[in-house]
Amino acid sequence: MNVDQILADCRVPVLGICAYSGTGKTTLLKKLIPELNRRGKRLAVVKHAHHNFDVDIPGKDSYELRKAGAEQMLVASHVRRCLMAEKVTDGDPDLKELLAMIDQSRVDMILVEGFKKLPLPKLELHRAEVGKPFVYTQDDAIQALAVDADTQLPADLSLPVMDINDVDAIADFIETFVADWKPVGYAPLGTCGCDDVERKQLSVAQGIARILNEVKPVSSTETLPLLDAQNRVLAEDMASPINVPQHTNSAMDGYAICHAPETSHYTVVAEVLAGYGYDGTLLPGQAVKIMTGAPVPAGTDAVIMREVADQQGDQVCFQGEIELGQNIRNAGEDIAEGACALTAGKRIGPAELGLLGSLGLGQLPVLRRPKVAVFSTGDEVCQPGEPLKPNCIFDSNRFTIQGMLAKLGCEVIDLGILEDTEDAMASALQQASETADVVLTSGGVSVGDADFIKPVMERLGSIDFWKIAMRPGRPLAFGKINDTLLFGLPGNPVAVMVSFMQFVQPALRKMMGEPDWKPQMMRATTCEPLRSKVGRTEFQRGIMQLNALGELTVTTTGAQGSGMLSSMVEGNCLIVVEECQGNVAAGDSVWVQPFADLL
Ligand SMILES: Nc1nc2c(c(=O)[nH]1)N[C@H]1C(S)=C(S)[C@@H](COP(=O)(O)OP(=O)(O)OC[C@H]3O[C@@H](n4cnc5c(N)ncnc54)[C@H](O)[C@@H]3O)O[C@H]1N2
Ligand code: MOO
Repeated sequence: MNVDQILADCRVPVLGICAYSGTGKTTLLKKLIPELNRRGKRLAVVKHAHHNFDVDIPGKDSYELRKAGAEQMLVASHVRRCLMAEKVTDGDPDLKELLAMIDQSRVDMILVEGFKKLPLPKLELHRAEVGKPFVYTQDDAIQALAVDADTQLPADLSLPVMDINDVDAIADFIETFVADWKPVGYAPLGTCGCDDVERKQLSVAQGIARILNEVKPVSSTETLPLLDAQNRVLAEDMASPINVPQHTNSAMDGYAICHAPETSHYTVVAEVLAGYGYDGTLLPGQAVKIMTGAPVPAGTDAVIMREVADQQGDQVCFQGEIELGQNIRNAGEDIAEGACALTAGKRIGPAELGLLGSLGLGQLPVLRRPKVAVFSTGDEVCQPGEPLKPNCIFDSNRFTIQGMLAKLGCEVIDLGILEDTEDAMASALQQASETADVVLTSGGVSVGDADFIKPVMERLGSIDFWKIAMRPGRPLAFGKINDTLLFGLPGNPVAVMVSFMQFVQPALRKMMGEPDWKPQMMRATTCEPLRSKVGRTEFQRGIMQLNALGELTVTTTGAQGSGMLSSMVEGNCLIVVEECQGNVAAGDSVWVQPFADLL
């Protein structure tokens, strides 16, 4: 396990303390912990023990019950609680699991003693008289040394060195470590140290970066009526021409009052319905009967809801305390006049439509929709609705692709199923490139068929055939004819969808005016083991849901063949097993990418 995996779920810094026995580790910690406490740091310590240790006392109930066979004994009072668990693991304790047992909401950092061989950031303690070698020479994770006066260090040592007896200096170092610490990054699609194996493949992140480098955002805009702008991207910042709400108004049906501390009865001087106003100014002791949303009269300092009011004739009194300012919505408290209500690049959904409507805007400047031409290839691929020829399959890719394009708000040009000849391909690509911003094909990009699309593309433009370190979706072709981008997606139906989500989607979004779009990612606990190979990103189809404790968990949809579209139908997310992760055990946490953006 690498350090990112061990610390993936840690929300507080973790620092190992490593030393040979006899170095005075505990002596130092007994002084260091109170010093860190004094500086406001609450600490947890995880200690590795080699022996059959016990923390309980024979004769105590907890001891006796455990010996009687309770495999987990939790003893708790108002000052302390202690969970003693028996038969927990066959081998060495797993630090990732132990860290997950610490209540990280109650500490500022975790010190780890032992687990010397794990690649955790560590502070090495050293005393010459112990006569042991340095650890830092073999371990890149050592961040600093604390040594005694007799220790000889090489002159060119680049690590910080402190006096092992200088508790203040060591506490300073730890404070800096804590301040500089960052949780394991949100980079589930990045490369993580697999580059030492000579890569003949691109990582998912490298593929995305190369593609995005070639994408130019559309620049032409059009003005559309509000409703037609749904799922379009705003071309300009929208400043609010008015205050929202426009007037300071009542949040309740009730009485607007001008507070008079001495009075228990207020005189009702008028009634204001929504859409009307009261032109006078309230004087202390006066009230106006008011409806939700109606502008409050000048002089109002509270609105009292009708349920606590008792009106007899023109006199009204109220139960309970009157809080000044209560139930008044101030003009401009949602959006102030002149403030930017929505920025250019914002995709317009139902909430944005409503908000822009509330500003009184009937028309919006939006970016042009990209035109995307789609075709399928392969002599075995048949049009649904027509008879299926022997040994053939119905086209599904053109439909999944068009469905996702529609969700993204692209204009689709459906070129159907192309005849598998060089001429057909050449004329379709030539034509498509004259009208479309992007051309999407599926199939024919793995080794067997690559020879066919390649010469055509090279004649018309340029194309690269990549192997992406991912599954499914390993082969991917990407090229250009003039300014038109071409994606050759792999033929397998699940691979098409996964490649579209990872590569085509960010490209189209950048083109549409959302340059920094990233897929939504969440952390979930897998309920089953997942098979994966270090060095490639695995996208398994998953079903994520909350368990009885309200934690996000995920299970796979079962068999993961890259032709099995039913897995995409059944699933609600992709489980992303990162490149640096091998097999994942049940109970470990993984990234999940919900389908919500596209499916
Ligand atoms: N020797 C190798 N063989 C394969 C490799 C490889 O690296 N070396 N890669 C495998 C992977 S991974 C994938 S994915 C596929 C992708 O191959 P192609 O992009 O060349 O796609 P085809 O061979 O044309 O088709 C694959 C599969 O998909 C079906 N298909 C194609 N179009 C459609 C469509 N429109 N609707 C539904 N299904 C479609 C096609 O019938 C094939 O079953 O290659 C592996 N092989
Ligand atoms: O892209 Mo392929 O088998 O990885 O589906």
